[in-house]
Amino acid sequence: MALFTPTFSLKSLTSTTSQRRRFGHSNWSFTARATVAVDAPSSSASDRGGAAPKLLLEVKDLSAVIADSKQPILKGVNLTVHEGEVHTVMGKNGSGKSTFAKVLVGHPDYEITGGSITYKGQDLVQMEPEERATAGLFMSFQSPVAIPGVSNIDFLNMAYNARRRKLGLPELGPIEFYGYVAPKLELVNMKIDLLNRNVNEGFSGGERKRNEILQLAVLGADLAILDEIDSGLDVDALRDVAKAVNRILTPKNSILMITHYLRLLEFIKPTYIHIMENGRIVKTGDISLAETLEREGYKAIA
Ligand SMILES: Nc1ncnc2c1ncn2[C@@H]1O[C@H](COP(=O)(O)OP(=O)(O)OP(=O)(O)O)[C@@H](O)[C@H]1O
Repeated sequence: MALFTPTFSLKSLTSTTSQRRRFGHSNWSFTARATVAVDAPSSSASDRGGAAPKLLLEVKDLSAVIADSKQPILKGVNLTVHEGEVHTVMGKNGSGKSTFAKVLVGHPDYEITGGSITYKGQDLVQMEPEERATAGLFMSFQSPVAIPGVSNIDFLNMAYNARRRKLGLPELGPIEFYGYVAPKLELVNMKIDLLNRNVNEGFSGGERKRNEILQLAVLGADLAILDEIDSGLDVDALRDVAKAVNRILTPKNSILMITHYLRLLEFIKPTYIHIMENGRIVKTGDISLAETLEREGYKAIA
């Protein structure tokens, strides 16, 4: 399958300013994003023909403040992600995990005040949010927003076509696109009627999460940033969502996921666990770090 990295602005999808405001920031373009969606296991040296995995993301000493108040939130984050790796960020409430994720995708609520972010060898900080999306960054938000007046299938179709346009490929019409998206619905075990409803409007918490993963499955990603995809999911939904994420993961792409719970990591095997505290990654380890946390709480790794 070809590489796809769709990107488009919410502004082109929503007809009124009030609809845009639902996103919390009138200039914040909701960007869709992506790359390959292939059913394949995650990376190993043999998958790569023995070659070392390529560097995908390098965050060095990153600091950031809230744009309005200038309150410092990130205080020197360091993180290196290679292709095919699954990185999990854990940490107490308010430690800066979501802020870090949002800074990576260029959320305008935050201002970078120091450090660097290199993505595929490029300075990510200099890229507009839409360019980041085009370059294969996908973020699934902790609280996915609704888009009144835009049906889910139209939204996905537009996002997908935006990328095809950028690649000089013909757009898919509604019928062709339906043929493309229908198998993805099965992947996330999502009810078909949710395709015809407005994006996330009236969706339950679990349906919103499944919908986020459907977007990821449709659009693909080189680096998928998943912020608490397990929150609010029942056990079956958690399994479905995790299965879908695993099927999207290939030796070429990576996941950076935020979670509070070991249960997600039983389904999506992490390469590394990072603990964030007060705006910095203070510890990195393997799954045993999450097991210790689950058993003994944060005091055990303080
Ligand atoms: N736009 C904002 N305006 C005001 N405060 C903010 C904003 N964004 C983040 N913060 C503050 O920054 C701190 C870190 O928030 P963040 O959402 O990154 O934490 P988190 O580690 O993801 O927490 P949780 O586990 O509860 O989701 C919190 O104290 C939060 O209130």
